Amino acid sequence: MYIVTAQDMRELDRQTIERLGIPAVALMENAGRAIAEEIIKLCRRRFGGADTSAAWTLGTSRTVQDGGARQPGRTEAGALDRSPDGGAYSPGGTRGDGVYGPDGTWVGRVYGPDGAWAGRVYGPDGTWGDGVYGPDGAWAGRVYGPDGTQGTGGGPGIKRPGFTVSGDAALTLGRAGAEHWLVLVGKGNNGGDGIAAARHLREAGIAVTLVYAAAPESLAGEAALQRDAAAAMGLPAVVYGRDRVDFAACSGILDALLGTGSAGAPRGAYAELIAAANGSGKPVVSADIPSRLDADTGQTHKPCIHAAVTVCLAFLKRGLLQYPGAGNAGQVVVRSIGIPAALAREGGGPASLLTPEVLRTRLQGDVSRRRSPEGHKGTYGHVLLAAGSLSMSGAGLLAARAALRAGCGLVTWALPSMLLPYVIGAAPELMLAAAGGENGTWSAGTAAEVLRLSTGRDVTAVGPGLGRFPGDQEWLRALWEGIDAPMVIDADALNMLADSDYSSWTSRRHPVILTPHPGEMARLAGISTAEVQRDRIGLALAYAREHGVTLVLKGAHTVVATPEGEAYVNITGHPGMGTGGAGDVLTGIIAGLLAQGLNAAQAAAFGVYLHGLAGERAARQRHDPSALIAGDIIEAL
Ligand SMILES: NC(=O)C1=CN([C@@H]2O[C@H](COP(=O)(O)OP(=O)(O)OC[C@H]3O[C@@H](n4cnc5c(N)ncnc54)[C@H](OP(=O)(O)O)[C@@H]3O)[C@@H](O)[C@H]2O)[C@@H](O)CC1
Ligand SMILES: [K+]
Repeated sequence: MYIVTAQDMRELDRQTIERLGIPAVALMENAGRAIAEEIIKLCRRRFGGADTSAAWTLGTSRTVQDGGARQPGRTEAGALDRSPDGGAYSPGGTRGDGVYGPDGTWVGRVYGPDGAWAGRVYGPDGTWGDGVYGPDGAWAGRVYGPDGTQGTGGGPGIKRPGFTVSGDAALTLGRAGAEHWLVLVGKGNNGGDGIAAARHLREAGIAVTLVYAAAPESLAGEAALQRDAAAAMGLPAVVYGRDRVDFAACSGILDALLGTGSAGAPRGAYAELIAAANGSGKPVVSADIPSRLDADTGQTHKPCIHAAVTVCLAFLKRGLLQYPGAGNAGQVVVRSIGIPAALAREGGGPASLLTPEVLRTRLQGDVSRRRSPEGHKGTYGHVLLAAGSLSMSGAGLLAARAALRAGCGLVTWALPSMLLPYVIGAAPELMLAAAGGENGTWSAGTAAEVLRLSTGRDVTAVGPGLGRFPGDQEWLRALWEGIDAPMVIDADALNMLADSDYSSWTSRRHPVILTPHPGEMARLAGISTAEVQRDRIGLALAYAREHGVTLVLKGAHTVVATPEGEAYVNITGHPGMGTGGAGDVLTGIIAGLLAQGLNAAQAAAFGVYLHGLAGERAARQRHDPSALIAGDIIEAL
């Protein structure tokens, strides 16, 4: 999935319209329809029905007793809630939480032909849904189990008919009459998207009121066309500042005030409408981006919409992945509007969301972690790690163990000789090598020993727990210029780089991966940490290109940037991973993957992805994720 800037998006719009001849208003129509569908999904989730979106295939609904009418509540991944709570039960005593009429009331029990609860309710098209409705939205009364047999009443199964007719389920809502959405309309194309969505919502039977932030006459182009179509359909419309707007009476708000064409803090009516929407307590769905989130950097101007759902159009906008904006976007759904992905690819597609698909296709990495039946420890590479000092030996141990768990064949850990007796046995799978340092610290003179040890090794990783020492910049320079294999540079070794003019060092034949956290990145780039966080993707791209390195900028949504000018943003991970040593584990994983033959971009990207997944797994295994420690991440690899 491509991640674009507002400027990229304008160029892709232009090419679609001019090169492919697709009218701009067709894109706006698609945008409006996509937004309306997502609002309807949200309404279903809130009022009496399971969602048919793919996300629900992973989870299920937990029902709550609500004054007699049972309604599914918020979705939760994991096992079905089988606790008795006064609802309907199958003969086996399990609760059949799934069938509601269009008015949201409980319709009946769902059983398989053997009398056992069917567990899930499938629509005629085989997708998981909240009962079956006719094309007119009325309850058709048929519910099928996964095997195609009818599941109502516990009677003998009736085979699913071979011929069915279905309506536009995505734009149908049983309880439409209970909904009234305010559509906040700006005067640009974002507003046009909102008006198009309003028409589709109205068709679904949902009451809508357009709330114009500016005089409707000020709309131009496609947005004006939408304004006129809505007026011709008789959609109710008010103008903010002239007419009264009743936020209390609505059931939800579509924010179509400002999109990728806006700049600066919201002005006048826009600011007032944003503040009112945020204060209303009603769910807000944002068209493309929450109004006055910076689409590129993720910075938020005040006030900025707090959305429950953001329906991002065509391609993911950078700002939706970067904090603080990511915190304003709620659940982000990227919807196609007819702009071909091939255009983004042609344009270089500078950034992508890091998914298994992207790892396989764009990065062409083998993410299977398969072992060859003929393989032996020599097949999977040998990591040399120069790390650890008296007070920070654990950092080296974590990195070394993580490299092994990432699957490399051998790890040699070079460390000050004084530490050897203490770490022997801590990880018997490791090989240890003394690199000077009688007092438990490193010294400039150890460079020759590290260089000797690096001969024949597939990768050298330096930094975790190293500390600073006199002459350390020259020490690192010797390794940089002398090691004839890929390198991973982390922690204090990054600070050595930051203090050096390393662009004047002899350029390397093999790649270098730098893995800074925001503080280390700030030192490397000579800016403040706040400036680093202001646009992590932009900074990582610029730094990696300028310095010819692969950069892993750690933090929430780690960014991997390559010297060729590509970036990958990772969204695996867990807040519980904010714990000492988690970065050392990442260094070890990346080194372990490099040793197995992955190239720098593959190892960095797959490394951060795996590290995040392992962190999620480790957090799930603890009763309280705040108890997670770095060693847990290694064990969960
Ligand atoms: N073919 C396409 O292009 C497609 C575009 N698409 C959609 O269009 C969106 C981009 O539309 P856009 O470029 O018209 O800009 P948009 O975000 O609506 O705002 C511009 C307006 O806001 C105003 N304004 C600006 N800053 C302001 C502020 N701080 N406070 C107050 N007002 C401010 C500015 O007024 P001005 O400064 O000119 O007086 C101008 O009128 C995009 O996000 C997506 O939703 C999709 O339909 C796909 C096809
Ligand atoms: K918006």
